[in-house]
Amino acid sequence: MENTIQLHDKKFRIMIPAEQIDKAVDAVAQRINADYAGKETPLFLGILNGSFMFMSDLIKKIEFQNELSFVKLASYDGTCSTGCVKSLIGLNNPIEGRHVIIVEDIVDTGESIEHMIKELEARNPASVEVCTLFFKPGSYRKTLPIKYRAMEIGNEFIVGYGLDYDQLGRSLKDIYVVTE
Ligand SMILES: O=P(O)(O)OC[C@H]1O[C@H](OP(=O)(O)OP(=O)(O)O)[C@H](O)[C@@H]1O
Ligand SMILES: Nc1nc2[nH]cnc2c(=O)[nH]1
Repeated sequence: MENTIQLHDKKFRIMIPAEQIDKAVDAVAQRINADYAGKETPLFLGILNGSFMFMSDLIKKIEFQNELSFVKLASYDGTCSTGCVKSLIGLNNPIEGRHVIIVEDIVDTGESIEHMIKELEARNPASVEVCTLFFKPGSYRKTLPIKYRAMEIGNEFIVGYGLDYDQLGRSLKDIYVVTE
């Protein structure tokens, strides 16, 4: 593994190696296994693009019968002077009465996840919880509880394991932090 990398104009150094990520994914998967055992076919709903790698590793550790799907929050065209409104696309499964576990790579300010939860709750699921690989307590501006947090980090900008810097870095198996 490279200790420092360059993506576009920025340098990044390694922060969390793959082995440590795997341990954190394992621990959160075991909590979900304990909490959802015996519940009627929960639906894991990944938010694209960033969650693809976390979802892939998480779902292999899930021991109950489940369904899996991905959705995207797409920004409307135009400027976002008062904050961007995003629309949920790709949700084809009816979720009424279902137990839904949203799978995110990172919850930062909470804008995206709050929007996602509101969109889903309007469709009357049995329950909605969030499972995020990374949570930034210092940046989070919302009050909605984020139940499953694999790892908590500071306010630094990270890439790797699905997370990008201007679309680069998603395929890295370790997490890197920006240095300049
Ligand atoms: O808590 P927030 O401040 O809303 O930030 C978190 C969101 O930002 C990233 O998505 P992004 O819009 O960059 O899309 P991507 O997953 O395609 O990279 C990430 O995947 C979360 O969805
Ligand atoms: N790649 C990346 N995307 C984010 N979206 C919100 N926070 C982050 C972050 O730290 N890194």
